[in-house]
Amino acid sequence: MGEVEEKLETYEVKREGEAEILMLKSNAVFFNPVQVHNRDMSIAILRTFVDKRKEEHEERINRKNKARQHVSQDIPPRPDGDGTSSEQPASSSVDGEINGDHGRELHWSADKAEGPSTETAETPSSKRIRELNAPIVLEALAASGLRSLRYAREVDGLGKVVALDNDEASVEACKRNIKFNGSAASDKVEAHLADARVYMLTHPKEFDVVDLDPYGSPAIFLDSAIQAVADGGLLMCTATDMAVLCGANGEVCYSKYGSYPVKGKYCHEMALRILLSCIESHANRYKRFIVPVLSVFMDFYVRVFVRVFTSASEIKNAPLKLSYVYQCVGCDSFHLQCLGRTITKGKSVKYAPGIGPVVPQKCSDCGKKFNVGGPIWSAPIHDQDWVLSTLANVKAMKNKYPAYNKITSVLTTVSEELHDVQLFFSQHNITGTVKCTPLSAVVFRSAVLNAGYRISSTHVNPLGLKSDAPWDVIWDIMRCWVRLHPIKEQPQDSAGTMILSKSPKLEANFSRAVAAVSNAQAKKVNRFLPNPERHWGPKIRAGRTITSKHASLLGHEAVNGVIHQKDGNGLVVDKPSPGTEEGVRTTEEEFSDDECAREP
Ligand SMILES: C[S@@+](CC[C@H](N)C(=O)[O-])C[C@H]1O[C@@H](n2cnc3c(N)ncnc32)[C@H](O)[C@@H]1O
Ligand SMILES: [Zn+2]
Repeated sequence: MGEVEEKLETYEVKREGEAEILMLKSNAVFFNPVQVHNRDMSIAILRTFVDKRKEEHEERINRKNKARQHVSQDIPPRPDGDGTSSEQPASSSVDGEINGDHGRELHWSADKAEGPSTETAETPSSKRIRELNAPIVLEALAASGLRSLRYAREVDGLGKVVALDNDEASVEACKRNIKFNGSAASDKVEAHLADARVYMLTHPKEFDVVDLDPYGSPAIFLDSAIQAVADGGLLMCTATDMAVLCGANGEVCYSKYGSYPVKGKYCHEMALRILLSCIESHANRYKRFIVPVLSVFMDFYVRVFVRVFTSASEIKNAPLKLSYVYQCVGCDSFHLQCLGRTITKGKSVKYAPGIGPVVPQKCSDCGKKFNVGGPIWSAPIHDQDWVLSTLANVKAMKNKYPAYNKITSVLTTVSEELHDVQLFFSQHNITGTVKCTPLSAVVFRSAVLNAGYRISSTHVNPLGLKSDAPWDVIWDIMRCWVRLHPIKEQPQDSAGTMILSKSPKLEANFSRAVAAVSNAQAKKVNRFLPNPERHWGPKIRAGRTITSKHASLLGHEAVNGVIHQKDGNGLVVDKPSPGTEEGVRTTEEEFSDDECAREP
């Protein structure tokens, strides 16, 4: 066999979207095919970003032109400062005291964001007009470069894409893959061997888009990443250390993210909100703040898409977007305690600490204690306008997304969520707490709607329900249900007995409400798809010596088909992995969260 053939033998060509990569058959460079969901979703959001950025730029020019006309006609223009923005997202203008700011929609206009991608040009009238440059993307943790190649080849209107990795084999592979994808890729994508943290710190505000897709936790990259994003730019960030974020090791979560997770059915949404609060806290250090456009829990990880702006005045609102969570240890009730509040009098706004506690020492529903978690991001985690635009774009380009079904189902469910309700409960848990006959989702939803409250599903959990109904209303509904469907006597000190010992104040109406059928049911669309493939999940860190233990734990696909075993002479030999029939799952202790995290 010639040298070239021999070399080619060691590679496999993998295609995803419009990019092709040469993968070494060993585990030398990281590649996880099921992350196609993550990459497709990122491409969809990038396309929306390119469009929105253009729209915002045009609006800015129109506004400037109008302001000029006003000036020339001696009409005072509306305040419209340039540079560092002072515009505030929509907030309450009525006099009074607002404890927290949970529900408000944060629509931040990027009109005044100044980034490196605008160039000033002198016009004949000597007025400065900024031209919009194509957005520059940094993939800070690029591995094979597949993601960067897909961005460059598939997203129209992007400028340069910089792919970094601190692993020599990965950068070599990335450079090889750039060449392999021809001039469409090599004209745009460049790969560098660098520690992403150093690179980002030394390129402040230089990138319109920064993508973080680490092994496990992104925590150590956030401080530098937040500084590398241009004003109005986009930070896209994955975390796969779900065990940590969901409370398996609360203290580890606190040390990495500055928040304490509590165990609840909502833990994956809490994970998203912990990550957002962590990013916000890093941003605030540099007079910056974030506006989430999409935050999703998919497969085995969370991924957030946030815009980054600079404003010394807006960061005063940071405590209004953060809350502690009180989780009852006896029943399913949880309550949010905002960190701050504002007191407005006319045009003056004063900031003050939140008033608490919002709960008594013991749960008023079941009499048990509360655990306290957080702080979590309690402002909206999605921008509905972005979600709907992205969904429409994806539908219009169906054949461009290999993971079309997955990303449309996630975006559709996200678009149907109540965006001003932070966490959710599980109807199964509620019936489990009072130990009653289960009631159907439609009947339960109807009772909530008939009581005058809103209810929606959540993309995070097929059994989860988001509602603005207070807990006493939820429990009253269950009390009424149990009156109609009596249960056996339960232990005196159980949470369910305590809850049912009280008479309902509300007379629940279980008759079917039209809006009670979820949109998914009404449209007969599957919102939660089955797992992507056998042995799906996080992949092992590249370059690790893979043993039969890894193979049996993770499955054949997860270890890229290669295991290393010492032969009789102490040599490491490649051998097809056995036992691939069952995807044997194991406890968290088997792997550190950095190398391989799985759902708790
Ligand atoms: C999960 S992989 C990235 C996967 C890739 N984004 C994709 O979509 O296929 C994480 C990569 O980060 C790289 N990495 C880890 N620490 C780094 C650092 N400090 N600077 C740059 N790269 C780093 C690793 O070498 C690895 O290739
Ligand atoms: Zn309770």
